[in-house]
Amino acid sequence: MANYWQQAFLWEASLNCAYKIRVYVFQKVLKRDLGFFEGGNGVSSGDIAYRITAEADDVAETVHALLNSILPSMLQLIAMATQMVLISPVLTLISALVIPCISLVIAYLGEQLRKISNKAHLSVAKLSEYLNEVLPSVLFVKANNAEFCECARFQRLAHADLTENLKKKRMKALIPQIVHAIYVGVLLLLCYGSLIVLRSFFDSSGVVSFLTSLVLLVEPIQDVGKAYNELKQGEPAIERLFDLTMFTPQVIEKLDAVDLDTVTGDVKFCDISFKYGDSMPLVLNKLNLHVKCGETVALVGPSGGGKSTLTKLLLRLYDPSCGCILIDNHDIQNIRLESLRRHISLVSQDITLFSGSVAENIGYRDLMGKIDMDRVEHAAKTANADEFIRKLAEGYDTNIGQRGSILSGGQKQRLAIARAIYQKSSILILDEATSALDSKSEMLVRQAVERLMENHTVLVIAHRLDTILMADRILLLENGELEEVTRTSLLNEGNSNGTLISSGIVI
Ligand SMILES: Nc1ncnc2c1ncn2[C@@H]1O[C@H](COP(=O)(O)OP(=O)(O)OP(=O)(O)O)[C@@H](O)[C@H]1O
Repeated sequence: MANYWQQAFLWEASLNCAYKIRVYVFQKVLKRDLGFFEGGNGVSSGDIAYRITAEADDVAETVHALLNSILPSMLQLIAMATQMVLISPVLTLISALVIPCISLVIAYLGEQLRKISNKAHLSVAKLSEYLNEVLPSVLFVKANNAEFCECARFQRLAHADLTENLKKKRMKALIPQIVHAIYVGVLLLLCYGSLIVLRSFFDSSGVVSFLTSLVLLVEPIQDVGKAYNELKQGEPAIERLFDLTMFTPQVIEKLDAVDLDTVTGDVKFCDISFKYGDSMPLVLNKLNLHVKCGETVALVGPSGGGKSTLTKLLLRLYDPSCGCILIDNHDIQNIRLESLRRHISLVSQDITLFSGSVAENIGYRDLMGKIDMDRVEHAAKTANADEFIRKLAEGYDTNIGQRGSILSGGQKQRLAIARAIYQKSSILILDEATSALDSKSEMLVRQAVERLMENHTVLVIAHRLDTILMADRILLLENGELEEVTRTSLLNEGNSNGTLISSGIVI
């Protein structure tokens, strides 16, 4: 019974520990700058997922192993050592001198185990990273007949993992045997020595008592050694988890940042320059732009010209290298991040939908509170999405699958527009999807975009001529600089199906 309760309590403590670490690390990960996820040196999402799931479990195992062996072992160790000290302090001291020597051996082996363990963790993380990348792209894999090639890539990674894990398990099996052999050797020597010395000073009961304590001391010392090895084995998981939490944010919210209740939507970019890294070229160069409240500005320009970067700066996902951005004449660096982002809606080019119901996806901002169903339906109607939603098996309660997998491209776009309408923000960033739709879907999406633009200050990264022509002003962003272009010049550049493919303005 006692053993059951011991295990139950220890597992509760260990699993709670893993749970708390998991939540803490995830909170911290979400607080990291966008650059951490986007930069080439960042940690991949597959690796992060692996750390927060499997490696947090490893931490629980380590904590359990530590508590499970250290507590009882320490009690036994103290009891036996006291008994020995009472019989012969001098001999106890001599026996104790062995401990540092054995500790050195254990420490050395533990360090080797830590290194091997770290490699094993990295190999599983790579496996998880790979799966996270390939499984969502299964359509592309099948379409390219790449199943065989992907199987081979997976097999290579799985084999590397097998090799590393085998090394770890072998080392883990070997260490206790080495330690055990050393203990037995030392124990025999000590017993023999003690027997000779004690015989001349104590009666036989004293001799038996001392030797029994010495023998019983071996097990707890061995257990402490094992616990140390468990710690060494779990250390890489702990290090990798806490690595995610240690960072200095680049985008910092000021302590006296203000919360804006309402925003009219007047946006000014003043002398903005930006580059992604010190050694990288300037993406934006002393750029100035004033988007008046309720105005729609279309940004066009060559791929890589910096259009998305400009919108990331407005959302304060990065801070400009110099210059400032004002919303209603408030420098965004003085506005609380939560408040700033609440007043801006983003419809990104890669439509982001989550598994969950249609209503949850449209009312995403209220996910933690109560989603207003009237508002959801109104937003869906305005975005021309209500009709297809009602035809889904469970209407607004239909689960749309991972990333909205049960929806068509046009339906996803309209759902994203409905979400932006639901948010009721004053400023809208619309990064138009480049994927072509059939003419009916195209018309429905265009209508939805048109309605979305009403009552918003809109910054649209436009790829379609139709959308560009909806804008009040058209700006060409090239070589980090902005230039206003006229409709007439654009119309001369547009081709018949409305897609801009001229040399100056390229999709
Ligand atoms: N996270 C990043 N780290 C480093 N460089 C980046 C990063 N994101 C973008 N860049 C670079 O910055 C430049 C501008 O990219 P941006 O995405 O803003 O262009 P864009 O005009 O939106 O292009 P597109 O129309 O193709 O989406 C590009 O040269 C790109 O390679």
